[in-house]
Amino acid sequence: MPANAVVIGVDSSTQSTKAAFTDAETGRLLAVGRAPHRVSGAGGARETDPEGWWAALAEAVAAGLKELDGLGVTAPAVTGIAVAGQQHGLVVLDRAGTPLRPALLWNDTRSAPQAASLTEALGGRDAWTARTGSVPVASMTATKWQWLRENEPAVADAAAAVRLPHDFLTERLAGVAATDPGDASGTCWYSTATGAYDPVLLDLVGLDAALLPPVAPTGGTRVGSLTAAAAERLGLPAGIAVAAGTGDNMAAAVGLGLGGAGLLDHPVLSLGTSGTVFAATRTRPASAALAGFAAADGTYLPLACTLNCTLAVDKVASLLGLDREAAEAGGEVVLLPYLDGERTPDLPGASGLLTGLRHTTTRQQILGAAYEGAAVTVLRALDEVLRACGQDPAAPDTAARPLRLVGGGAMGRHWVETVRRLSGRPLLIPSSGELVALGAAALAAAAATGEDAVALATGWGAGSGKELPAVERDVEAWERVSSVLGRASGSLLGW
Ligand SMILES: Nc1ncnc2c1ncn2[C@@H]1O[C@H](COP(=O)(O)OP(=O)(O)O)[C@@H](O)[C@H]1O
Ligand SMILES: O=C(CO)[C@@H](O)[C@H](O)COP(=O)(O)O
Repeated sequence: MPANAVVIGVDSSTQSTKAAFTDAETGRLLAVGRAPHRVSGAGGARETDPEGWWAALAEAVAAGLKELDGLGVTAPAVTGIAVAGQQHGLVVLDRAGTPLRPALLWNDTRSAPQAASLTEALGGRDAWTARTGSVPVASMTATKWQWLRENEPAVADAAAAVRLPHDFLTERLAGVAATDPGDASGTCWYSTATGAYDPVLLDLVGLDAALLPPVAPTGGTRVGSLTAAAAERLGLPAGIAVAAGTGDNMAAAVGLGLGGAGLLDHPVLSLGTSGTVFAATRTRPASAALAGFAAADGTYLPLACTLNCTLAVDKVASLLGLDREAAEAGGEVVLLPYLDGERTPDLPGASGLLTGLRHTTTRQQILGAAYEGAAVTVLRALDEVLRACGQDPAAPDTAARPLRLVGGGAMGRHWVETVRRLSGRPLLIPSSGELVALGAAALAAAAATGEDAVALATGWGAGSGKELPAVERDVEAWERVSSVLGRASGSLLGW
């Protein structure tokens, strides 16, 4: 790697693209360019035009280059690029690589009926986890493809290529089709047991394997070089290394130095559009209670994901006319903010539920209850993630491991306070707010040098930050929310 080499890690998530220009030697974040995404759709629909992601990537890179220019660093210093993308989305392309329709996103719940019928068709939940590590809920790509076949057969028939969001962007960069085990493991047609696409599952959903990209060994594998056309569009040097990239949660793990060459079995909570809990581990997960993903580096990433986290809480704040930090804990009110339906628990048709209002209830308490509802919903899966790592959640050494907090919400005071109070665990808040982009930057550096991405990120110390000691767990608030969640009737939650 030349001295002063720069690598670009791209985080193409639900709401925005961030391009992190990173010193390849030290991991120092030199500049971050950003550009928003447009998500459309009412009811259960959530769609984004993949061309919008490509335009946002170009805009974010341009903004980053402008910022770099101020530091006296120029584009020729860039030696590699990798994309980490929102997981699961279905991108269908024609022969020229043009999207045939907007992408169906991970939080589009219209394929819930297909998820149920596919689960049954293979012989139930355990039959799926034995092959893929996961049960096909509405987020998974296979259910979206099945929805497309049933609802827009002409589009499905015309598809010349099927991609995940990050694969689509990698192909725009390198001109070659490629994916990685991490993001592939969220499709439900890739087997974490064999490390390959599963012919039985492809047959079940009528998908020709030739439409899918080859799976690179790791997210940090160099799959190609930046094409002349992409270089011109982005203002970057042609020929620089393009990594396979991965899913956004897998990239956050890399950025935190979690994986085979780093720390294993340390839990993470990500607070973004989705709430996720996960850990990198060596044992292949196969519990129906979790998504049993692969990590980007050959290890595994047992994970639970909720559909309603920061965006849902921000919506409640705006309905109440409050700043997101104006929340208060306390009172009897419980709010399950399932504005987008829910995935964990699997209630795709759910809507929000507010209960326990009194004359004394304040707007601030209602907002506090939205944080609590979102936090309890995702934290309920933490013990299952730890068990998938072979840990006893109650054991003192497990309880002493800090819960790493990432995603946009980790920058919020009330989010941190709520998670600390409800988990009763020590927290680690990394000083960088861009762990997904930094993880992608480590994949880019790995592709440029041939080194291991997790080892590189560990050397960068990207995951280090402020540790907050545990506070006594607020069992009363936990029980208040859990008991409403346990008792709420189907009709109240709308499924
Ligand atoms: N300073 C902040 N305090 C609390 N929340 C924040 C702050 N900044 C951003 N957020 C939250 O972060 C979310 C975006 O996080 P991010 O992880 O980038 O989402 P995604 O990956 O889903 O696109 C927004 O919905 C917003 O609520
Ligand atoms: O579906 C999942 C994980 O299985 C989500 O975590 C998506 O990967 C979207 O992530 P964010 O936009 O919330 O970062």
